[in-house]
Amino acid sequence: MALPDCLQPKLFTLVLVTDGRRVLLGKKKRGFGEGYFNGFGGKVEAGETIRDAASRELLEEAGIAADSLTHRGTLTFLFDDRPQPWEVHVFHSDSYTGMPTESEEMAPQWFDYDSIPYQQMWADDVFWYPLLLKGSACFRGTFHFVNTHTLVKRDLSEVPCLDGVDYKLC
Ligand SMILES: Nc1ncnc2c1[nH]c(=O)n2[C@H]1C[C@H](O)[C@@H](COP(=O)(O)OP(=O)(O)OP(=O)(O)O)O1
Repeated sequence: MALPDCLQPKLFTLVLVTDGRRVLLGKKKRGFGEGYFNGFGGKVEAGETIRDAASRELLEEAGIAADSLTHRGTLTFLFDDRPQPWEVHVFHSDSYTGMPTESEEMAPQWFDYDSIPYQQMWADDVFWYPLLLKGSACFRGTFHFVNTHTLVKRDLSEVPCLDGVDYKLC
């Protein structure tokens, strides 16, 4: 696929909720990534901030409200079979209100940190989840996929945290 000189990324959010020894994931029931376990998130809509989008998706997909969301990472996904890069903003919450509940899109399930089902997840997750779960470090990564699902190149590093990340899409 011929790429234009300049590409505008599509913005997404992803929220990982933990309780100190477990992480809450959801099995995606439909759409992109169907069948994979993942955190909760989705597209940022026009007029909302990235953080608001993360809160909205967590409520819509898992039925819970994060008491606080900490921005922990920015992941860029490049595909040979999709025209736009995807920029995914990863948030962490260790406190929430409500009861995780199955939605039309996701079936929530808790996993111990040492039993995360990486074989049933996106291929990049095994590289950056440990950075998120081990403490408070922030990270930035770029992952190249072919045929949507096969990871062929990656670049991941710890970076200073961007406390203020909260811009809106026009
Ligand atoms: N490679 C990889 N690793 C980890 N997480 C992800 C990926 N690719 C991804 O797309 N994701 C995450 C980013 C988002 O949280 C979801 C995808 O969002 P999607 O469900 O398509 O967006 P929604 O806005 O909820 O979609 P609809 O409601 O319109 O179906 O996966």
